[in-house]
Formats: sequence, structure tokens, C-alpha cells
Amino acid sequence: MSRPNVTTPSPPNPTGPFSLARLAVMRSLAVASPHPGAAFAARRRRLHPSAADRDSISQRCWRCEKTRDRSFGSSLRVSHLPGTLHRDVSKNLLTPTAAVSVEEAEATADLPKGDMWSVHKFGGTCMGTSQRIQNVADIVLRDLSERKLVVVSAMSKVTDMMYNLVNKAQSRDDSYITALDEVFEKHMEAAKDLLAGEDLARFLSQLHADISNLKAMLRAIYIAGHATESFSDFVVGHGELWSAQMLSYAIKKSGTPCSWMDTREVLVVNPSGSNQVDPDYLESEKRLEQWFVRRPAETIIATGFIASTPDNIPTTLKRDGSDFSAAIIGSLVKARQVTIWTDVDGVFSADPRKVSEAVILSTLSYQEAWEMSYFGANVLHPRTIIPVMKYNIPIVIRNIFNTSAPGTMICQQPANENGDLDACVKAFATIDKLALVNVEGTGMAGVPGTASAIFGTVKDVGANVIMISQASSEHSICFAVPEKEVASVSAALHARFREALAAGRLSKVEVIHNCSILAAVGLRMASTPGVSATLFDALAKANINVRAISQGCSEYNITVVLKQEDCVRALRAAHSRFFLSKTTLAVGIVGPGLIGRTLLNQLKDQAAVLKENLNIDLRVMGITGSRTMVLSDIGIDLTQWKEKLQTEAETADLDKFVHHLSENHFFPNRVLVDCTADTSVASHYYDWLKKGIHVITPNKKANSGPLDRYLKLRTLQRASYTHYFYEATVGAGLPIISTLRGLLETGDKILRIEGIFSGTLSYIFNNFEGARTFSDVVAEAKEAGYTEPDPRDDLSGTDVARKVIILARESGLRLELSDIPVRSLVPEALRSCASADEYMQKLPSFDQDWASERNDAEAAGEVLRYVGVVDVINKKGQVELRRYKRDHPFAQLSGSDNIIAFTTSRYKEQPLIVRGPGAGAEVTAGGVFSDILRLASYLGAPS
Ligand SMILES: NC(=O)c1ccc[n+]([C@@H]2O[C@H](COP(=O)([O-])OP(=O)(O)OC[C@H]3O[C@@H](n4cnc5c(N)ncnc54)[C@H](O)[C@@H]3O)[C@@H](O)[C@H]2O)c1
Ligand SMILES: N[C@@H](CCO)C(=O)O
Ligand code: NA
Repeated sequence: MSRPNVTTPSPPNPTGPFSLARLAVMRSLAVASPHPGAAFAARRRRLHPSAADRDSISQRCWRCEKTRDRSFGSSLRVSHLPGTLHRDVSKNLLTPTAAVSVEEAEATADLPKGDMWSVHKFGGTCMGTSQRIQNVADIVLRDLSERKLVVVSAMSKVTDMMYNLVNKAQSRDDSYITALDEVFEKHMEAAKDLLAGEDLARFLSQLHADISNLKAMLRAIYIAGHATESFSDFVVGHGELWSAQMLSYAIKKSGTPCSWMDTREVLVVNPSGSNQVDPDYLESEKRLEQWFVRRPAETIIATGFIASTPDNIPTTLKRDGSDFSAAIIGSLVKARQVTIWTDVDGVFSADPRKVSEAVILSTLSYQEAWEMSYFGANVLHPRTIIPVMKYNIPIVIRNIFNTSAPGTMICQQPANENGDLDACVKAFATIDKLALVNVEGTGMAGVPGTASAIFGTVKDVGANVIMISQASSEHSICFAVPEKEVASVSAALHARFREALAAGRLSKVEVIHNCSILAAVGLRMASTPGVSATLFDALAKANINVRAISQGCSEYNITVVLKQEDCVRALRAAHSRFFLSKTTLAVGIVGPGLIGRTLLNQLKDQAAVLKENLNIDLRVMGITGSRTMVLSDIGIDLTQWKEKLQTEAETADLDKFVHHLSENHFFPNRVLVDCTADTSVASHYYDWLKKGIHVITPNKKANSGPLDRYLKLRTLQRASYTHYFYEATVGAGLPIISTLRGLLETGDKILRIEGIFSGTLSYIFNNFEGARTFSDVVAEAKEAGYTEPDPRDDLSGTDVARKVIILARESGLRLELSDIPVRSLVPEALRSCASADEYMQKLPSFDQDWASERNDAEAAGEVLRYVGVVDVINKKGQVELRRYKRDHPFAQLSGSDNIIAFTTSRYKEQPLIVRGPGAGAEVTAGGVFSDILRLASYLGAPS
């Protein structure tokens, strides 16, 4: 395939189509001249190949790059890539020719993609300095596409500097002259850094010429005290002219042929009201074709932002104009891809300033990008998407400062491989500072024209309606408008409906201030059940009230209106539900003692597995002891929690701790794990549950405390969707509570629960043999971590009594702790010991008493066992030291084993027995951990 002729950048052309002189005539010719003005036409004639010239031109379609090396005038027709809708360039520009032969068509049908155009756009930041321009040149050179069209903005800040020149001149501030000097300096410095030799000389000569033209024009503006829009656009557009030329020289420097394009020669747009323009694609296409004939180049640097009217008056594409230029040009050349280079890694799933865990989206559909840009996500202006969408040209947003990031591709809907709900919602966005207007009344239902009257009134005050919702009962219609417009909207509605309000046909026109919108955006929400349920569930769990809802039947967007103060929390809750692991739990650990720290270590070891296998994301947001606490917004690094509790700790404050957890709605599900033995901590469960915080604990104090409190707690918990789990309070990790619940919930009748409920006392009596002393064995049990923080709680039987109470209440008995007769193993003399240590020190003096009690039992072929009984039939509980024959199951235990026998209607002859270690750090923490996972599963984690 032969190469087209390539032209070098055009020499400075002070009398070119958009010179100062030209601008002046253009205005006078504007109406008379239906085609590019006289100078442009002359230049075109000059550049247009004559028949003789054309003989030497390699004919090449400028879009699909099919090339024909034929002399002009011979049979020539270009075949185009399938599906690219290309027009035959030869038809438009060259002599009509015979149809292409079949062989020719076949030979050209499958041109590789790389043969097509790649369009890039580099914004002002990318073009900020000479070094950055060089970087842009390098990126362009690295793109191996055969044809490259690069759209550039002015160097950063230059557009503002240029507008400033105009403003100064028209307000007769003669500092415009020094300001223009600054513009000159900036470009001269950059060019000197970047270029050398002849290229530099050419550029500087052009720059000089442009600056002196601008000076004259600004002078005219200064004298007139006024600049028309086209004058202003003419001045401002120079930033792009200079940056495009500099880049094109920089690329040429590396030996790669390159042309620059003044897009005012090509892009034709019509003004279309409120600071917008509509491209004239047909005319632009025609002019682009002409441009290519004149300057067929492989790499073209085009000016962004600027264009001209059909009458060749310079204009701009307005806001985000360079993106728009790239999209229009991309669609004109049917580019393979349009890459928009910017300073972010791509489009985020939510505003990263509000959601620190927002992720970069790898793909977005055109519609999604469109929706996102509406919501102010700094993606692309919606109009940028329209031109490329028509031809399914992907737009890729990439970070010039991080070229390793793949960016976000905006393209036709990519396949949803796994049908996940989270693949349906692509992103979340919010709009603040809104007010809801609610028009309500019985006179609206079935009355055609009410909506029209309402919105006609809103239109008359020029307010922008952001969202509308009307339930099908038609008794009310509500809509959101910007807060700053609501006063006039409300006043206008009151005036418009004065009579209806007076007559009672309308009951109110109400304004709800301080609202925000949260929108979930995703093309695949359409026809996917469960998306809105998941969204609203996430909001409900975060305790967020929804004021209004709107979803169009296109289903690209679900919009909810909420209180502005809830908006960020709502955004985070929704985002984490869809974008983080399926079940995300914010955990607060109270009491990092033996059980608490063992649990933290287990969480640390298992977190990755849970995330990977069960989609459960556990984040420990805070750890508090009785003196210090450490808090985190995203989750404490569990490999370092101990150090953090020392180095980053603050004074413990349980209220603050709970507030931190409940107010952090980054994670919608929150659980407090009480690993203390503290009654006062347990007394907070009610409030925590009320706040929507789940509670998990091995602490027996709440369930064995005053009956009325216990009942209140259970009633609240049953009436809410908040969970309270306490498996480890009885038998540590053994499934005691869950077994009992299983029996009860399936309709079994509990008759009696009897067993050894104390790991400590089990250990003591299992090991209190031979020459061993009682006090030694107690010390061992304490050392092994079986005892309560104060071992007297075990020895006194209180711990067992608490467990008996817990099971009794679970079985429906309404007993108080004081209703349970308990045989205490703490000698009377030691009950008043001030501390556990003092008790442990004095204990040996009672070893002899214990030895004789044990010996008595042994002599009878029996062992001592400390048992608890829940007698459901007689509604009683009891805790005592009993003697059992050596062959009794209770006599067969070892270590800290618990054994619990459930005698029920179904398990009457043989009780259901659960046996195993019932105390100790690992098994207890494991029991607490499994409650956490039970909670996760209640909250929706997969089983
Ligand atoms: N050890 C076991 O085998 C076992 C088995 C089942 C249940 N339990 C229960 O587990 C809980 C913890 O037992 P442990 O052995 O880890 O006790 P521990 O004394 O080692 O730990 C308790 C921790 O809680 C802290 N704490 C106390 N009051 C606090 C408060 N108001 N605020 C914050 N922190 C406070 C303490 O400073 C300590 O760090 C107890 O309720 C116990 O009954 C223990
Ligand atoms: N101290 C208790 C811990 C388990 O609740 C025991 O020994 O059984
Ligand atoms: Na248990």
C-alpha cells in the first residue's frame, strides 16, 4: 500500500483564512457568502489540486484509508471498510469513476483496524508546559495507528488569559498590552524549550505576527469599548492555534511527518441557543475532505475548541469545547477510537472526594456516561458523546500522568458476563442544594392539564426542573428544583393556583428545603430484578429516609431524594452495597482482653478468605478498652492493632466510640462486639440495637441481668431487623444456644437442660486428682484462660447460674438470677477478698477441706461435678456440686469440657447431648466469630 503525500506544517500565513484582516471582511461578507469567504476560497483554489497536480496524488480515503494509486481521472473508486458508512471520497472531490471491481472490493474488505484513525485529545493541563507538550508528542508517537488525529487545547490557563485580554480591552483597561506580552512570553518560552532551528524560527515568526494582529484587534476593541462574540472568539482561539503548531513541530522533530489543522477551516457549527452550538456534519465533512486533499497527512494536530459558522465567522464550541471537537472529528473520520487525555485515571464509580473507596470503571456505556456527566461527574459533556455514539466509536478517558492506568472506555454496552447485580449499577452520583416542591390536593386526580399548568408556571419563572415524581393516585405531584430557584417557583405556583387553593381543590403547595438527589446509574438496571430493592435496602440499613423516588422506564437511572445532611452517608451506603463486598460489616470491638484480642487475631487471619470465598468484608472500625481506644474510618489494619492501640490511641469514650461506628455510613451494617464482662457495657445494648447497630457478645451480663431489662431488650430486638447474638455466653463456642433455638423453633418441648456449664469448674474437677491441690488446679484454670476475669465468678457458681438463667429464659422461663439456688465453692472467709489476686493467694489454706470432700466421693466410687439444671417442667433452676458414679457421662470429661444434655419431647429416652471444650480463648473467640458470620449471612452473605 502506498503512502499518501505528506505536507509539512503550513508556513505562517498572516493573510490566511482567519487573519485579522480576514475577520473584518468576513463580517461584511457574512450574509452574502454562502461558502468560505474570498480569501479562503482563493487559498482553496491554490491548494486544490488542478487536474495536472492530481495525477501525482495517491488517492486515499481519509477515513478508512483505502488507497488507490491511480492517476487522477482514470477509473478510480475507493472501497470502504464494511460497516463504516463511508462516502466515496472520489465522488465528492474527484471525477466520478466506474464501480470498483469484485477483486478490488475483496482485496480491500478486511483492512486491519490499525489502518484506521486514532483520535486523541489533550486538554490544557496536558499541554501545560514545554515538557508536557513533549510528553504529549511522545504519547502520540507511541500510538502505532496508521492515522492519527490529535486535538489539542490551548496551554493551561491560556484560554483564561485570552478572555482576560478581551475583557480588559473592552473595559478600556490598557493593561491588556502587558497581559498580551505575558501571553507572548509564555508561548515563546515554551517554544524555545521545545523547538530549535528552522522550526523554532517559523513558529516564533508566526507567533509575532499573530501577537501584532491581536494587538491591533484589541486596540480596536479598546477604542470601541466593546467586543462582539466573534471578535472575542477570534482572539481566544489563538491559544489552540499556537499549541497545535508547537505540538506539530515537536512531533515533526522526531522525523515523523505531521501537519497541523486550523479546525476553523473544517468544523462548521450553528449557534443553537443558550451558549450551545450544533455541528453541521455534512458541511464539516465536506470541508474535511477538501482539507485532506490539500494536506493528506498521517499525523495531524488539530486545534480544539474553535470552529466557524457556516458564514466562516470564527466561533467556539463553548464549554468543554476541545472534547467536543475530538468527538466531532472522531465521528467525521469514523475513528477506531477517541482517547481523551486528562489528569484522572478514568471515571469513578462515585465522587472519590466523598467515597474514598470509589473505583475506576473500566467500561461505561454511552448512556451511562451521559447520565454520569449530567450528575456532574467530571466525565464528558453529554454532547461529546453524541457524535461518536452514532458510529459506536469508543471514547477512552486516560490519565496523562499515569499512562499505566488503562482508563475508562465509554463504548457500546459491554457484555455483562456474570449477570451480577453490581454489574447493573455502574456508578452513583449526587446533586446537592435542591428543594422539593410538593403540590397536593384532591382536585388534581383525573383533571387533565394540572401537570401542564404546574410546569408551565415553573417554566415561566425560568426554573430548571431536575426531577419529577407523581404517584398514580394523582393526588400529589412533586418535583425538585435548585434551592436558589424555589422561592420564585413557590410564589409563582401560589399565584397561579390561588383560586384552587382557596377553593380547597389544592390543599397545599409545599416546599421541602435542603434536599439532595442520589442517583444510581446503570444501563443494565433495565430488566434486572432486585436493583432498586438492593438500593433501598442499603438506604434503609443506613437509617436513611427517602423523600421521593423517580425512575424513568428507560431504567438507566434511579433517583432518590433525601435530606441533604444524609446525602454522603446515603452515597456511601449505596456504593458499598454495590461496589464493595456483598456484605460489608463495620465492626466495633469493646474489650480487647483475652477473648477480644483472640478474636481480633482470628479476624486478621480469616479476613481475606471471607472476602474471597463468601464476599464478606469485615472492617474493624474501632477497638476500645477501658482506658484507651483507637478509631478508623476505613478499617484498622489488624496486623497492627496492638501498636495502634498504644501509639494512635485516644482516651476511651464509649459514647464517642459508638457514635463513630454509627455515624460512619461508609459501611451500612454495623456491629458492636462486647468482649468485656462488664455490666455497664451490657446496659447499652438496648440503645445500640435501637440505633440499628447489631450486637454480638460472649458477655453474660445482659441476658442474666434483671428480667425486665432482658425482656425489654428481646422485645425490641424481635421487633426490629437488628440482630443480637450471644452463642458464646453458654458453652463458649459449643452450639448450645443455637441447638436450643433449633429445638424450640421447630416445635419441640424442652423438659430439662442439665449439664456441666463451667469450663473452669469442669477443668478443676477433671484434674483435681491424686496429690494435686485444689488451689493449684484453680491457678491452672486461670492460667489456661478458662476463668472469668475474676475467678470467684466461676468458683462462686455465679457464672454457672448465669448460664442456667440464660438457657432458662431462652426456654421461656421468667427467672431472676436470685431465683437460682447456688452452692458456692468460695469459702465464706474469702468472699470479702478485695481482689482476685488476694483470693488466689489465700485459696491454698482451704486445700485440705477440698481434699477431704474429694476423698469422700472417691471412697464411694464417685466423682465431684459442678452442675447446672434448668427444670422447665417445674419452672426452676439450680446449681450444685454433685457426686456422680465413675461410669456416668458427666464423669467422663476431660480438660475444660462442658456437657449439656437436652431432654425434650423428642429427645426423651436419650437426651440430645452437646459436649466439648466450653471455655478458653480460641474456642470462645471462635464462637463470637461464628456469630459475626451468622450475622453476615442474615444480612445477605452467601452460604
Ligand atoms: N474466657 C473464656 O473462656 C470465656 C468463655 C465464654 C465467655 N467469656 C466471656 O468473655 C468476656 C471476656 O472475657 P476475657 O477472658 O477476655 O476477659 P478479660 O478480662 O481478659 O477481657 C476483658 C477486657 O474488657 C476490658 N473492659 C472492661 N470493662 C470495659 C469497659 N467498660 N469498656 C471497655 N473495655 C472494658 C478490659 O480492660 C479487658 O481488656 C467475658 O464476658 C467472659 O464471661 C469468656
Ligand atoms: N469462665 C467461663 C468461661 C465460659 O463462659 C467458664 O469457665 O466456663
Ligand atoms: Na455456645
